[in-house]
Amino acid sequence: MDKLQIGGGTPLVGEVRISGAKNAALPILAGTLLAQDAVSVGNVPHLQDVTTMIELLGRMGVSVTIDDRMRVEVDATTIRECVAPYELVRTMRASILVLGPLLARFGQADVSLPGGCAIGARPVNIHVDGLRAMGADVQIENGYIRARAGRLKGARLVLDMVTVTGTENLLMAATLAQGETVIENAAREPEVVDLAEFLVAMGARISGAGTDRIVVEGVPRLGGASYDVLPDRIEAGTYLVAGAISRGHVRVRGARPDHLDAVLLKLREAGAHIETGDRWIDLNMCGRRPDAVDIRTAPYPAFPTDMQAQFAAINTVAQGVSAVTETIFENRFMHMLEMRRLGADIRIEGSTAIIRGVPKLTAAPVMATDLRASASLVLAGLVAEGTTDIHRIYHIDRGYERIEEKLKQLGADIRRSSA
Ligand SMILES: CC(=O)N[C@H]1[C@@H](OP(=O)(O)OP(=O)(O)OC[C@H]2O[C@@H](n3ccc(=O)[nH]c3=O)[C@H](O)[C@@H]2O)O[C@H](CO)[C@@H](O)[C@@H]1O
Ligand SMILES: C=C(OP(=O)(O)O)C(=O)O
Repeated sequence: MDKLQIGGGTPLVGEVRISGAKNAALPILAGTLLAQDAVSVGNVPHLQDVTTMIELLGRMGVSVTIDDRMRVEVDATTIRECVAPYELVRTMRASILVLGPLLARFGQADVSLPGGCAIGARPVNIHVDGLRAMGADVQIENGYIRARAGRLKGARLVLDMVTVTGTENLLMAATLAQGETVIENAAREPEVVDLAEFLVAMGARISGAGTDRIVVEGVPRLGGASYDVLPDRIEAGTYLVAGAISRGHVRVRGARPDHLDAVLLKLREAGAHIETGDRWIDLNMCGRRPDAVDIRTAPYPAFPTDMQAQFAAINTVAQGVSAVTETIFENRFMHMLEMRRLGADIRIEGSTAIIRGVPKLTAAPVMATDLRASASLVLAGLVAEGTTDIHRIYHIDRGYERIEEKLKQLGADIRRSSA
C-alpha cells in the first residue's frame, strides 16, 4: 500500500491548475445513462472515483471511451443490465447516483445499498422516498435497493434534509417523468447546478437549479450533448489552505472564485491577502502565521463540510483558539485524533472541536481515514517539523488528481512510496 512522505517547513509558492470537480463529474457521468444518443463529457478529473464510475457504467454494458485528455464519450444505448453491484458501490458511495437515471430511463435499477462510511451513517432514505413519491416500487432486499417503475410521474417532493446526491438523483429521475416535479428544500451546491446545465444541454426542462426550489418539466426523451465539468472548488480550496498554512503565496488557476465565497471569507479572516479574477484566485500570507478562525459547516452557500478538515489543519498552528463545528456528518473528526499525534492541541466536545493553535507541529506517522481527512493530514505535514508519513493514502486518490505532483510544483517536499 502506498504512503506519502512529507518534509515540513517550506512555504509553498507558485501556481497550480485546478482539475474538474469530482462531485460534478460523478453525477454527470451517471446522468449520461438518461440519453438516447452518445454524450461527450470534458474536463473530467483523472481520479479513482471517476475510474470506478466508468467501470460501473462498463459493467452495465454501456460503451465508454476516454481519450488522453480525459474526454469521456458515453453511449448508454448498449446497456445490458441495470445493476450497481456491491463490490463497486462499497468502494464509492456516489454509485447511488445511477439509481435515479436507471429507473427513469429503463424502468428498473438494482443498486447495492451504500451503507455507512468513515464520516457517518449516510442513509439514502430521501432518495428512495422521492422515487416512491414519483410512483416507483422500491424494495430493500439482500442489501440492494430494487426499484421498478413504468414511466415515473411528476410530484412535489419536499426534502426532509438538504441532500446533495439526493437532490441530484431526484432531479435526474424527474427529467423523463410524466408532468412536473418540484423539488423543495433542494441542495444549492454548484455541482447540482452543473448537473442541471448538463441535463438541459441534453434536452431537459429545468428551472431553479441553484435555489432551494427546482422545477422540472418531464420530457419523453433526452438526446446527446457535449459538456465540460466545472472546476473543483474543494481542490482549489485545499491548495489555498496549503498556501495559508505554510505562510506562502499560491495562485490557483482554472478555479471559480464565486463558488468559494465562504472559504475565501475565512481565509481572509485568517490573515491572507486574497485577490481574484476570471478563473483565478491568489492567496498571499506575506510570511505571517495564520490567525485562528471559527468554522461551522452547513449546506451551500455556507462553509462546506468538505473543507472542514483542511481548516482544522490551519487552526492547529494558528495564533489563538478556534471552534470548528461540524453540522452535516456525525463522525467527521477522525483527522483531529491523528493531528493530535502531530502535537496539535484539540479537545472535542460533541460536534465541536476546540483547537488551541500551537507554535509548531512535529512529524509522526499518521493514518488517513477518509478523503478530506487525508488532505488535512497532508496540509499538517507541510508544516510539521521533520518527515510525516501518511498511510492509507488511497483515500486521497479518490478525490485529488496528481496531488504530489501539484504540491511539488509549489515547492513542497513530498514523495509517494510503497509502505
Ligand atoms: C459525491 C458527492 O457529491 N458527495 C458530496 C455530497 O455527499 P452526499 O450527497 O452523500 O451528502 P448529503 O448532502 O446527502 O448529506 C447531507 C446530510 O443528509 C443526510 N441524509 C442524506 C440523504 C438521505 O437520504 N438521508 C439523510 O439523512 C446525510 O446523512 C448527511 O447528514 O454532499 C456532501 C455534503 O455537502 C459532501 O460532503 C460530499 O462530498
Ligand atoms: C465526502 C466526500 O465524498 P463522497 O461523498 O464521495 O464520500 C468528499 O468529496 O469529501
